[in-house]
Amino acid sequence: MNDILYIKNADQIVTSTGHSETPAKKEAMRQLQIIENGCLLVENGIILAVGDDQSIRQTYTQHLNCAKIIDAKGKIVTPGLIDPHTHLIYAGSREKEYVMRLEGKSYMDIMKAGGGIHATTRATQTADFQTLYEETKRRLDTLLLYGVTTVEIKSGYGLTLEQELKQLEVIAELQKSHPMDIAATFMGAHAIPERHKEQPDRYVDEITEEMLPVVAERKLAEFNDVFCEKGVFTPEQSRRILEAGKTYGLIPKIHADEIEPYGGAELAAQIEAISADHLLKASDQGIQALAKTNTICVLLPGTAFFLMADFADARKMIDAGVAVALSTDSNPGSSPTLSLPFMMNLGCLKMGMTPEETINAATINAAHAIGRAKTVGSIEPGKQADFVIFNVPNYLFLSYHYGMNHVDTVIKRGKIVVEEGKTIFR
Ligand SMILES: N=CN[C@@H](CCC(=O)O)C(=O)O
Ligand SMILES: [Zn+2]
Repeated sequence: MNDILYIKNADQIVTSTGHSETPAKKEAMRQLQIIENGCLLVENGIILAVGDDQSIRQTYTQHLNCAKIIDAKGKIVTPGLIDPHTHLIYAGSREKEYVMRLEGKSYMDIMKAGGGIHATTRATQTADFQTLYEETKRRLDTLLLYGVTTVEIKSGYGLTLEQELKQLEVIAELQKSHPMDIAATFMGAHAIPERHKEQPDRYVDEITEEMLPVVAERKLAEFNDVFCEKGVFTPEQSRRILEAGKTYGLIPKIHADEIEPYGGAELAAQIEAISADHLLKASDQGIQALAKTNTICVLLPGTAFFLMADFADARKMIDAGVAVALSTDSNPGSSPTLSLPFMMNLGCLKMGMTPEETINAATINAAHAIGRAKTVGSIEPGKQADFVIFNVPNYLFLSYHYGMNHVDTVIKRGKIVVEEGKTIFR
């Protein structure tokens, strides 16, 4: 028997439409379809109809006879949120470094002294598979509670073939067992390990010749990411790693211009990366170059907030024609959060975005940043039935209230996974 779900009476159904092929840019980033008193019909995990109660009842009488019904009166429905940039698989924590930063030490100085990413790498290398699996699963559960139904996760706290594979295998296991959709990214190029400190190019060789072929052969990742930053990987090394990944079918992503302007945005445009992420310090030329592409600029305002740095200029980027997405960058050092709605608040308050733009940035454009826009990121017939029901009267509350969680219900592939703000799958 078919599995039918009917959501009715939503004060608003709020979604992007018509951007499953190409991302929303410029004015389109402000456009949302808003259906008042909206209803939604789902069959076997796929959206069948969106509209008003009367027209859906007329066309789908049979379906409604056996449907599970959710009354969303007083609430709104959005697409499941998409978090397209996270470092969720790690062990340990870095609260002592946080205190050091509060006292004036910089993120990069801590990393250069062997802390930062290196500290998390040591903790992650010693953690066994089961521990990493359990800890990451808990983080995925929390993301669902905040309305995220699809997430990207990077490796990058292994920095040896064996340890990177361990992280990617944890992702593969979670892809099988958790309701969250997960996109996997190989990020062996997250830091230069101690053993290659004197000759970083040797590590680039190791990544391109020894790691990438195995990761690709075992089909453990779809994307390949590099931390292109002064003191980490140069633009030239980044290009080598990303071009090598392409030859193995891995799609390039890049951590670009996070701490200093370094040509990362320009490189992303040249190699046609699917996303260029961070961009706090992107040059005007870099932004102009990205505006001519469909590369998604994934902005991570939690990182600027937590590193007490200047925020990326989303307003300038959107006005220039860049497709912007938002993400948590969830990780233990530069952005220890699991709240994508808080990124939407920061998008408005610190990066000049409108509430409408933050919704498109956390749904359809985020889906484009991980190549999933044909199946998720909007509420349109034929797409996967991933929704969030928020307990708010209209969508402005999503970026107006901050530091609160208004998620009431989360539906993943037509199944309820969060109800009354609590996880209900096990
Ligand atoms: N900048 C590089 N990587 C992460 C931080 C990882 C960490 O500090 O552990 C980021 O995107 O912010
Ligand atoms: Zn990152």
